[in-house]
Amino acid sequence: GQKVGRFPKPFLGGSGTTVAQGVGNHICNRKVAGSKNLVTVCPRKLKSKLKKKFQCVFEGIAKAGNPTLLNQIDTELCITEGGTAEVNDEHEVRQIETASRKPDRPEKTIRREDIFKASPGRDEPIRTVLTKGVAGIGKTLLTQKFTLDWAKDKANQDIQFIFPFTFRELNVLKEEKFSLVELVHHFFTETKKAGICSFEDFQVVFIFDGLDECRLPLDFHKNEILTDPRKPTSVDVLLTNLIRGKLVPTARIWITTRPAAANQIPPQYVDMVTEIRGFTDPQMEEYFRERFRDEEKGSSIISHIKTSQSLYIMCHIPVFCWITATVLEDVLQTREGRQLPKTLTEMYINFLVVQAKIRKLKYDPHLSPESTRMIESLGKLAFDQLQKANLIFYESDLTECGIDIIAASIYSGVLTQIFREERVLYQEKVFCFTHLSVQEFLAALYVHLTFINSGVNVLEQQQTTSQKFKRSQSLDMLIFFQSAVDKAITSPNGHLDLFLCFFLGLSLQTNQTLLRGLLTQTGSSSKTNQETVQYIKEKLSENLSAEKSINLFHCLNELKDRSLVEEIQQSLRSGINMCTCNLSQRSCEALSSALSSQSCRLRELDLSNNNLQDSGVKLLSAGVESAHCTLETLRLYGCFLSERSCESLSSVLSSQSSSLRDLGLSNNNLQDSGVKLLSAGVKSPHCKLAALSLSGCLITEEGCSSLASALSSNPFHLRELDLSYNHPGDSGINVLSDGLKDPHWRLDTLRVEPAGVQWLTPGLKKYSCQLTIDTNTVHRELKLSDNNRKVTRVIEEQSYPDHPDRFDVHPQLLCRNGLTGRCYWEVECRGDIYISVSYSGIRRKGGSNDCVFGWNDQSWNLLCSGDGPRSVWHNNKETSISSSFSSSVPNRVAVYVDFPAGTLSFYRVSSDILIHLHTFNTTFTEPLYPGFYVWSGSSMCLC
Ligand SMILES: Nc1ncnc2c1ncn2[C@@H]1O[C@H](COP(=O)(O)OP(=O)(O)OP(=O)(O)O)[C@@H](O)[C@H]1O
Repeated sequence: GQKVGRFPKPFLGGSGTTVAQGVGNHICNRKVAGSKNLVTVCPRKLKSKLKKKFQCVFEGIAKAGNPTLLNQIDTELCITEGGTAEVNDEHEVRQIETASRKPDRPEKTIRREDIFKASPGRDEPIRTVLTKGVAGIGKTLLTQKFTLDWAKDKANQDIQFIFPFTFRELNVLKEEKFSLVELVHHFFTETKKAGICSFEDFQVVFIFDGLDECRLPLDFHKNEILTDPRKPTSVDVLLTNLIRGKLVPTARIWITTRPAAANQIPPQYVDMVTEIRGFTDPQMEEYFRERFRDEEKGSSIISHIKTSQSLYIMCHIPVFCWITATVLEDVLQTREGRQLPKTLTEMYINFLVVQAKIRKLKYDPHLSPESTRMIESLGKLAFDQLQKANLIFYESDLTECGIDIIAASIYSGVLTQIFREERVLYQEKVFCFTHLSVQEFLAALYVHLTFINSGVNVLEQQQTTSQKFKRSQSLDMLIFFQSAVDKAITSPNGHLDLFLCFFLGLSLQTNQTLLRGLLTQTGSSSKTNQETVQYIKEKLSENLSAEKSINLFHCLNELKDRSLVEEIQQSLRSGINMCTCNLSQRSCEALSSALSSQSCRLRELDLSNNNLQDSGVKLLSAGVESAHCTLETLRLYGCFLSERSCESLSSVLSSQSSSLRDLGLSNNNLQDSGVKLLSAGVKSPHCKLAALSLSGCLITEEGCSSLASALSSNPFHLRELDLSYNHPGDSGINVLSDGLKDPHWRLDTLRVEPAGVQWLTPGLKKYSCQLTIDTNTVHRELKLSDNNRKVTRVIEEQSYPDHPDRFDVHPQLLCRNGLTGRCYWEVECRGDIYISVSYSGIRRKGGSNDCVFGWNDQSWNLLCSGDGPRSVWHNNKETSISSSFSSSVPNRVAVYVDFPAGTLSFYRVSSDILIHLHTFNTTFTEPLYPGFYVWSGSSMCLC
């Protein structure tokens, strides 16, 4: 049949291809199926099958417990467009606190029925969608809901067939041969009966759920091209060709995956990446209200969750809401004076207790020997597989761990909601824990049990026999805890973060009491716990990444240690500096809820140089606006904000309860429109702002006049206004300087210099400066070309004259520009380069550390290696930077120095977007000179 574009026209009632034309060639057996059957009967049968299959779900688990109607539990989720198929190294749960780093791209949320709808302005139809989301965030449920709505004729009626597959089902067909048609017939017998043997002229959607569980190789490089849906081959080849668009090019493909596995699909085959962010705050509340129809109970549960940061953050993950709801419901029923669990460890212990039904009628924690043994073996499985990063296990994995399959099956009757067994279409059994966090909890429990029972620290790979038997109590205990902390913080991808929280939480006496019968011998004393807390605090004072530090904070919470929080609160007069911590919108959500909590007395918060974007500031503002918030100083320099942030900030300024006195917004593209919005806040009688910095914010006279008019209405508080690096023009400067003289105005410091039209360039580019290489410093193995813009490391020495400024041992050079203001430049590197700034005093002669950029206190640098920026150096200390971005050659790097502010920032430049790498915060005491160290085989170019 003739086609319109790449996709068939909506099949029914559409113009163009007629039904008969479209269908005629695709019936294998005309006796079995007339075309009418294909068009109406077959999809109807498929729909009714899928309706049956998906209208019931087993919450949290499959095939156990009481089935629930999907429509009854289903709460709307937050799905966003964008993100990349790149791998994120953080622990999945921590990703809830962090988010996409792409600057300048407002987030776009998508309704679940619109997964394949292109956004306005996009011409190309969407063929493949990849939806990412951490464990338990609701990917499977989303695909089921999508399918169910279609099957119930509620949405997407232009689709004739939806074929939902899971990778788990496909894994067991690894060794078999099928054609695509046979595969579909195998799973959806209706299509076989109807005799469908091609899909070209139907609107077909293939769903593949759970790429993270895929055990097929998916080798896109090696697998042969296949275009014939009737040709038998391996499932792997079928899948790769479907995804490539070679097999049934008109079909739409929807793949869901946990973030860590997203990069298995080459990006060129993915038309759109979406991300499930879980519940937003209101959605989470709705979930609990739906779940507890009793309004009072619902509200009390919600307010309980809000009292604990860690519970609150976790409750953005639907599966955790389910665990929480299950536990709290049980505790509320049987509590007899028991407190509601407040930490994650308490929550999971209660979950285990509830699920293992170890409680008899009253609260009597008694665990039978079989339950103990089973929990122990599950713990071993959890731990062993966690170390291998496996989340799905097959029979062989269980046997390897000494778990008797039959016992496990019996137990799946008892522990169904913890450990689940799934039989996939008469094939091999598959096992997994309800949620990754349950696996992490059991793994932590196992490590404790082994240590208590046999003195073996399974976290340490090699253990001598003498160590095993020599168990000098508390010291061993402390070493045991410290080894876990060390192991977790050195893990590159944070895969032990949550494990560590549980592990430390389990050391508390109160928690062990909850598990009486299992943890018989209580090991640690409160003194040991104190020492562990001290150890964590020491680690926190080291230079850890933001994610690692946040996790250690959560650990202290699990240990119910408030001392650090109190210490911080004490020192809050000086405030918290979280500059350049790679925070993102999600961190804002956590910060916002902290700011609005009654116990938070924070006065100063510096979040400069984080990629917060407008959406982050919006979240943050909600906290700052709260009646409990005591924040007086807020700095958001260089946070990729636009005028939209001004709207939420303006509402903060005009709120009666806000105590904000000092607001720093320099180096954001706010423009006049933003300043106008902000002025509305300044004008409000509630605004008590005393200092406002808007330096480098693209402001002209228009912005100045709206500020002036706001100040003439409310002149009583603002004393300092920084408008440097803008273009106020004479009239802008005049209106404000007039105010300066006005006795009613409080304003006494107005900064407008430097001023000029050149400062109206958006972003840091306005600070661009042209570097000039100081040829007297250039080492003889560095060859200059391209009008002294290009430097290449060569073997043959160049004939440069002797000069006292010349580096004679290390292949380095300096530029002539002595920087003292704000300055920005870009460099293109091939190979390994140190991109540096240095005081002029750096030694030139000899091979000592004093001469090498970054190896002394005179200089700072970024090491950009062939595969991307790797680490920063100062005073001979290397700090590696996590840059999970794919490398491109050559690497383009940007440097921004703000001398007076004492900041030196490095960025990676990727198609004109700056991706922040690192910022040094210090006080510069002498002019800074850009310089470079060129490793052998490398070259660089000044842009
Ligand atoms: N939209 C929702 N409304 C209510 N509950 C939900 C929703 N989505 C998920 N849940 C709860 O979370 C549980 C886990 O969801 P689901 O299996 O879809 O997660 P997933 O992202 O596929 O996880 P995994 O990566 O572990 O397979 C569900 O069983 C249900 O209890």
